[in-house]
Amino acid sequence: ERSTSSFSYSSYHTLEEIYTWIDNFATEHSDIASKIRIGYSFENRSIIVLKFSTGGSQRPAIWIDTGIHAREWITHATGIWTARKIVNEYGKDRIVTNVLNAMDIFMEIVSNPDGFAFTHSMNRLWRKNKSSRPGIFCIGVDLNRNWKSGFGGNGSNNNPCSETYHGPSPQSEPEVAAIVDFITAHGNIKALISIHSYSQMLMYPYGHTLEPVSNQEELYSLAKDAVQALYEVHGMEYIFGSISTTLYVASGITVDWAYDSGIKYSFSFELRDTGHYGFLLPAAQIVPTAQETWLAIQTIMEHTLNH
Ligand SMILES: CS(=N)(=N)C[C@@H](Cc1ccccc1)C(=O)O
Ligand SMILES: [Zn+2]
Repeated sequence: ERSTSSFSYSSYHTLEEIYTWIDNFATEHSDIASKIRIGYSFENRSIIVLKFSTGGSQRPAIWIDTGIHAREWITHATGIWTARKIVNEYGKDRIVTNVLNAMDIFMEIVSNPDGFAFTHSMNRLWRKNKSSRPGIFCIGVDLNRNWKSGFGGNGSNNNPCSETYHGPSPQSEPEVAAIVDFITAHGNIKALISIHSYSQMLMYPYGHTLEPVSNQEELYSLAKDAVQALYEVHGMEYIFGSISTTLYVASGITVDWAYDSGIKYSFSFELRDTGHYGFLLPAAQIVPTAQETWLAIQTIMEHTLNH
């Protein structure tokens, strides 16, 4: 009896439960899924990526991360549900089968393990990682402000006590450096999807400037199709557009670095809800959220495969 069958996909889980699930998942689906450690967190926890591959070597690939902000629990839960959906749909669903016959998928479910553990142990609303440095008496760097592109600009803060503290230098945080090193070494990532909550938005670069990216029209049209596919599942309305024009200016963010590194299909989701529950989204909404998000993710994957 597969132990992942006893795992509740409609509940929130601890770090230990998720890491155990990842181990069991990779074992039970070893024909298509494998576990890669890409580094260690500040507090020396393993940073784990799930690889989905049906063969080849160094195939073009899609990167998905969840949980960069520790308190955004719906994102880890959505990542887990999505991982299972991918292995269950391969060989059945046309898009998943076509994508995985030509590309690989990398998924980092717990991108901020130290912060996530802290939201279970001490502070449910913790956002940042848990790094500390001599002479600085506030803990943690915002892992969505520590990337090189636009680092230290408007929409990030150089006060270590700020929730949007960008850290002492780009990629100063091991959790960010691990992703940068992995994606740079791989060299063939075609799309990046960085999943946050909440606000119900699908956004693309840039965040650090109002300047449009070169393929702005393409990203606008793709985001439009993705949020329409999402809407058709449970009627949830997402807004979409570039980060700086749709939300606010934010500097040193994941998707700006990805785009400037050549990943022309870079997106960031803000999942449910629009503020009623916010980060404390009830577990009953995990599966509905993951189901609708899957349609948007499939839309982005299919476009990436075909362009
Ligand atoms: C509520 S929240 N912290 N997820 C909002 C999130 C918005 C954002 C997402 C992607 C890129 C830039 C900005 C942030 O400020 O980091
Ligand atoms: Zn976030």
